Amino acid sequence: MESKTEMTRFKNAKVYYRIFPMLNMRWDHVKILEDVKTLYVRYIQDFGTGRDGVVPSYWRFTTDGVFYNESQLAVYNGVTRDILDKVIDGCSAIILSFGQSGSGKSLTASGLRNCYKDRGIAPRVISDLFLKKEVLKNQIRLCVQLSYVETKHTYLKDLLSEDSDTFTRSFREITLQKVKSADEALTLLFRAESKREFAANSTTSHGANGIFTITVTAKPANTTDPMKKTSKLHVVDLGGVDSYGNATSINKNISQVGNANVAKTQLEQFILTLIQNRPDCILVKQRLNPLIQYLGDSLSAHSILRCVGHIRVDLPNLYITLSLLAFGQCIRGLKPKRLQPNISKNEEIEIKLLKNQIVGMRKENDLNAMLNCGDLASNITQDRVLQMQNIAKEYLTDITNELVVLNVSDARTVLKVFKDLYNKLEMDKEECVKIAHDDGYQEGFTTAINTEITRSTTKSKESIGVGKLKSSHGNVSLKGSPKKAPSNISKNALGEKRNTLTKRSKTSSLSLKKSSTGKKKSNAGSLHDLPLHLAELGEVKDLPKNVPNYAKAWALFINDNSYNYAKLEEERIASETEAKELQLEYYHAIRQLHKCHETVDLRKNELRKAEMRRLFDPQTCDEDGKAFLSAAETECLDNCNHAQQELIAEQEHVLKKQTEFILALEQTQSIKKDIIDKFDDFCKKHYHISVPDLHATSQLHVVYESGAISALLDEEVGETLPDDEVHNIKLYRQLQRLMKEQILKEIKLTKRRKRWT
Ligand SMILES: Nc1ncnc2c1ncn2[C@@H]1O[C@H](COP(=O)(O)OP(=O)(O)OP(=O)(O)O)[C@@H](O)[C@H]1O
Repeated sequence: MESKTEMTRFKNAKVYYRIFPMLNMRWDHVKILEDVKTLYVRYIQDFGTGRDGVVPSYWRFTTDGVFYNESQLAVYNGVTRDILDKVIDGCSAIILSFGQSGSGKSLTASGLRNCYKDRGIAPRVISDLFLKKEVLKNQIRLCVQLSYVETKHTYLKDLLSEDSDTFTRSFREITLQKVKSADEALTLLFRAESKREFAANSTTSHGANGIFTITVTAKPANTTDPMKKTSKLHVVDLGGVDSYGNATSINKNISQVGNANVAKTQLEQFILTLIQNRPDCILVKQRLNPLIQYLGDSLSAHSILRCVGHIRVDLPNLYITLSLLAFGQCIRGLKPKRLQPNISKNEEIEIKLLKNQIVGMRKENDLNAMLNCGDLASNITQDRVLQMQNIAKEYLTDITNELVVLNVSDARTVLKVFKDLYNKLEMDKEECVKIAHDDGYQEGFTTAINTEITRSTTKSKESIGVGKLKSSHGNVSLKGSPKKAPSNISKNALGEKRNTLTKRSKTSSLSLKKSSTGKKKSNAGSLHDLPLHLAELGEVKDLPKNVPNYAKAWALFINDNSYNYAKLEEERIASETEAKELQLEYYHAIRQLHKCHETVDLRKNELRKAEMRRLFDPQTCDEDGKAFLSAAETECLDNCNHAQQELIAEQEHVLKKQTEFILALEQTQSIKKDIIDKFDDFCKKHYHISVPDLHATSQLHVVYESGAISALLDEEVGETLPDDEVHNIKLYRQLQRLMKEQILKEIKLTKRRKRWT
């Protein structure tokens, strides 16, 4: 249990240990105290020669927790419990998994090779981060970016890069991939993992240090707040330290073991420098190793450091265990310092705010300038107002080419006229759209509307003048062109529609005039949009939006008597049945043909044998030595001829059956096409969508509803789990499979390359 003071004080650097479970655990060598934090390790000298029977002595190591036979979840909770919130708050953190080769570093850091339940810290952090993003979405907007690198010697390998040549020395070239969901992040993680370097003959043992980095940028949901917090969370899977030639690192080459040992030593030295707190030395030491350089500011006394050491407690590995425990003690020696969140200003928002301020100030300035000639504005007469209204209307109807305003009040009056007219037109449009939408499914009406629009637009173009435009502002006189009402529309409704459409036709004539006088367009302000509204009105038939899915549309189609579906379906079934029968007959005929071929071959064989017999028999020659056919040979010849005739007849029969079958098939296809065409007509008529589009839309729905992943996977997943969890498990397995396949492919390629070189 943590004491009260420990709970309140945030500790920057913590070191945990995870003990590798083995059959030959030597608990007399390593002891864990009851607080599950203190470890005692036997004096290595006690095992020297001539030391039998000495009283055992122990070194004492204090840690922040020891995990033995603990689940992955327990390790995750223990290590990362208090850091995710800090990361969102702008503090960078490192989760460092170090230890001997094959002791479970990767299991702790990523666990991507294990089942979903045993996944490691990286995938868990991803899910938790996106959960937090969802929970906090009303307060902050979180942007998550990923990068994954491997360090080797002085190089970095960019595991998220699409290029084949992924080695680089420059940190700026490292891919930083933005991700929007946990699934996306997980996919990237698995893909990158498959590109890691493995020890020879192994698909699990890593040959270099892996650093998976999550860059989190938190911006306030309030878009006017320019503050932004940026932090990095690194999950480091350090190369396994070992002695070269040790059984535990049997698959690794000398370079891989050496590289890992050097990285650990340099890290230890760097931490000692951090403890000494000498900035000049820190900068120098940072450049020693690409791993330390890459971690940069995240590896400092002001950031969060969570280390998990992996140790073995058997005698042959006791030396390495001791060195790892000493490394941990060194890290714990880092004095806690105040965390330094990386808070900066969001330049984009700040520029936007400043721009808004400038706009506001300009407006204020203009207003002041206007108010300076306010004496004219306040003394305007009613006659002047009427005069300005008329001028504005004349301008809009192209009677005058110029609109001269003398002061603010004139301008205001003119603007008001424009505004009123615009509002009126907008209301007209909405009304028209509503009516069209209500009755949009009725083809008759749609046609009527289109006809009406065309007719009234043409008519209004010819007849509407200035007077009529005036009336559209005051008491509107409606003159709709007479039209034939569709049978299914009531007289009243038609009257309303006619009114609306006539009004609209007037606007259309107005806008046409304005567009012909190009130079005035910009002056007309809101009227500029008018041709657009008319275009929309012309497409009333596109308005219905409640398109059903494919199955529903099909059900409606087959029940629509006007398409005679029942009769067509009857014909289709009959034709299909006939085609099936003909197909059987055709197959039967083919079988017969094969038999005929066999009979012909048999007969030919018999004939050949009879011939041979005759040739060896001297009695089959006449006096002149000429051969004559034996009775058996004659019979065989007859049989052969007969079989060949049968074959020809059967061939003809097969051809006949084939033609009949093809014809029946074509007929069935044609009926099916007829049905599809009619369905297409039906869809176009009722929903203004063709069948393929409808089908695609329905398919999308199906995929969406079922979840794309579950459609792809067939593995069994526990039914009692919640849907989200099932989805995660399936995705996890799928990605794992792909990763393994990719790793095997890479190994094969490497072997081939080696053979070539
Ligand atoms: N605590 C543990 N409990 C059960 N199995 C474990 C434990 N630790 C490691 N393993 C198993 O041991 C094997 C090696 O683990 P892992 O690959 O994680 O080791 P590593 O330290 O990353 O090795 P390397 O340094 O070679 O990359 C894996 O199969 C893993 O599942």
